[in-house]
Amino acid sequence: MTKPTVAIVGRPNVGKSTIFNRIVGERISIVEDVAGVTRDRIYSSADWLAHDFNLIDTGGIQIGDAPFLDQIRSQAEIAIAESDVIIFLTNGREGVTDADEHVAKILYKTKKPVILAVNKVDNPDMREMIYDFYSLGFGDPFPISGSHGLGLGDLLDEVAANFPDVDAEEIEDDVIRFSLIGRPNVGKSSLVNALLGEERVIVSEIAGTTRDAIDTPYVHEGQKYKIIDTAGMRKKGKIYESTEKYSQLRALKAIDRSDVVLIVINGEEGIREQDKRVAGYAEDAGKGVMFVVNKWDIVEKDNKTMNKFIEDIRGNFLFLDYAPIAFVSAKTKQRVNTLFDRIKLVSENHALRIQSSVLNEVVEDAVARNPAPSEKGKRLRIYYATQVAVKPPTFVVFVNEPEIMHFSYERFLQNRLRESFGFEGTPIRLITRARS
Ligand SMILES: Nc1nc2c(ncn2[C@@H]2O[C@H](COP(=O)(O)OP(=O)(O)OP(=O)(O)O)[C@@H](O)[C@H]2O)c(=O)[nH]1
Ligand SMILES: Nc1nc2c(ncn2[C@@H]2O[C@H](COP(=O)(O)OP(=O)(O)OP(=O)(O)O)[C@@H](O)[C@H]2O)c(=O)[nH]1
Repeated sequence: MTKPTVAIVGRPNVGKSTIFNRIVGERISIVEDVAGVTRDRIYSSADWLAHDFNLIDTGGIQIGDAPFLDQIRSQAEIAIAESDVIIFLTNGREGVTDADEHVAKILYKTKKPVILAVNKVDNPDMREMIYDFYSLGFGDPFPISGSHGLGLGDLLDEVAANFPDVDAEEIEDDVIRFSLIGRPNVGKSSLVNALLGEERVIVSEIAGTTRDAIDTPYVHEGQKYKIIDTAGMRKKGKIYESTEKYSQLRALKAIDRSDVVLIVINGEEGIREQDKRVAGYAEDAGKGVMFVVNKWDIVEKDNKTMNKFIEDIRGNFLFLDYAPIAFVSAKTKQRVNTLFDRIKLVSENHALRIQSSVLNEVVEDAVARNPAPSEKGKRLRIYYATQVAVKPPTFVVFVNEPEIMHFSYERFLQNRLRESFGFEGTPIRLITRARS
């Protein structure tokens, strides 16, 4: 289900990244540790009370050497284009500046809710600093302090009160939502066209021509699909559209909205660092993943080329050893028609529910064959397991003492689950809990 997106906008130095980090908090990711992937600093999931949302720090998108006011304008435009609610951040210590008014003028043009926050109000007797800010025309300003963590609760209450109602279409669960993610020019638009069997998406020779998110619904052999974030319908216009941070942001947003992510790799060029980063994010977000090696028609091949490429992918994406790999050509359409079935299979695995009795047979059998080694003089006892979620399949294992569950034993149990149930293309999660 799609989460609302909140963007923080404001002139430089008002404290956007401080507030961003405060709201996002400490999010530790196992995948980041394993793969050395750093989560994108300008985009993150966050939550407040029962609300999950994504947060964008527009201050992290710097547009080359564009003049100061153009930078601010672009950041405000990104906030308008990419979010559902906008936090307009100002600095109480400096009062209303020309640059604040510049931001305000751009934000007047949107119908999206704009919440005005005055930062650096570090203690209650500084509250009168906020009155100036009524002049910006966004109603009551919220006094906050990023460094002291003050006022954020009230601000986030107001933000959450302005979240849009969930789009009914978004919660249709008989639709498989997938996206094609990859560096510029790998052939994402061409692949979408090949899948759809018609020239629906504009393809161009110039890198970076896929512009706006236009979801494409499609039915294949009775199964409904939705292709997320692929169309290149909008002409390039805004200066921020060519920045790498912005396309990264778009890719991460598309991943969040997908069930299955197709990591498209250019067969001619091979794997790049950027491919690893998005793949890491997809795994971290718990999405189904498959690799699509495109432009296979122009790769010079002998009988070892494909195996070498597979080894290369396995070596570079150790944490995605479960993701299937397809070799295709959008140009000649070679094997393109096999993609739908594979996407469907990954999606089914991603949503797979295992009967408790069957699950526990597998776990008991695994434990009987390979009992947990003792840790710190204690023996781990595994009582039973239960599946608590799908997308991705998530299991809780009840034990006597969770602290003595070793990660290698956890890994062993995960592997046994994979051997028994397949789970091709989907991450699975295992959580250890004490039996109460
Ligand atoms: N006194 C005080 N200082 C703060 C507060 N929040 C942030 N700052 C300071 O303000 C400065 C700017 O903070 P940043 O978070 O980097 O500001 P930013 O808006 O992200 O800046 P840009 O990335 O340049 O757009 C830093 O020195 C922060 O320590 C606050 O609540 N009170
Ligand atoms: N030989 C060959 N060329 C391809 C194939 N797929 C795409 N191309 C070419 O690669 C170029 C880029 O294709 P696009 O589909 O626009 O790539 P994209 O990934 O959508 O690119 P951006 O919009 O820049 O992100 C075009 O010139 C395509 O004709 C393929 O399978 N084989």
